[in-house]
Amino acid sequence: MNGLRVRDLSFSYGPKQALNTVSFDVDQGRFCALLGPNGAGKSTLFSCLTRLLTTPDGTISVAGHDLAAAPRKALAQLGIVFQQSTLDLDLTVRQNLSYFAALHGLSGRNAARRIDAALDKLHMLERSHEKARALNGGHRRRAEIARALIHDPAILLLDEPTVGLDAAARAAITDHVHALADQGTTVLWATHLTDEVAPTDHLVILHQAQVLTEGTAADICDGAPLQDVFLQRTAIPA
Ligand SMILES: Nc1ncnc2c1ncn2[C@@H]1O[C@H](COP(=O)(O)OP(=O)(O)OP(=O)(O)O)[C@@H](O)[C@H]1O
Repeated sequence: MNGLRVRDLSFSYGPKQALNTVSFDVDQGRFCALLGPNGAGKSTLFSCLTRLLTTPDGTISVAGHDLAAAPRKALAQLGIVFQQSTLDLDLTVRQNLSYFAALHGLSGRNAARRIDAALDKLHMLERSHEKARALNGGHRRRAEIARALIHDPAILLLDEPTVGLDAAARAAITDHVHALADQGTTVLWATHLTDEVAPTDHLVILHQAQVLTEGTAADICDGAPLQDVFLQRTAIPA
């Protein structure tokens, strides 16, 4: 399978189980929303997907590469946007991307071509010579997403990428990332905000370390508002 495959993944911080036999698939070119309330396990899952955390319990396959058995090949297929911004504010957008290109072994014309293509996808080419410090929050996020695409990964992981952004910037970024999926990039988008999920998205609801349900958002909702379905499914009995 060329997308993302997670099977029976478990992880504990000491006695605290943060992931409990989590399994789900994201087909190639699909936008998958990983929806869960605070503490559901989303960031822990991202840490396992990026090998910041490792566990012998379960398997992860990235674009056909087993993450534990072939970590370099698997990680090469991942583009990652973490919750906290990691742009160097004193560098221009282009310099931030050039630095990352160099880390991926890209240089010269090839790097310039990849940087232009990535910035163009996020409609950020015209801001490439601005310092990151001068950008608003939405444009900084778009620069980070472009940076995550430089090495042409098959799969893009975004951990609550719209935190702290206003409604217009949130909408612009969700639209841009849906467009990336339409162009063939597999997307895993972690959020606790139901309005970021489109009816046609693949949806995985994570709650208290477990997958509650997985499928197309429209099928899961069956005509009801996702907000109602989500609150009902994740209600903790008093
Ligand atoms: N370093 C840690 N040590 C102990 N427990 C942790 C640690 N990190 C997370 N946890 C616990 O693991 C569970 C899952 O946390 P995680 O951060 O993965 O959830 P999340 O869905 O990303 O939440 P949020 O939306 O608040 O970021 C929570 O109960 C959290 O308190």
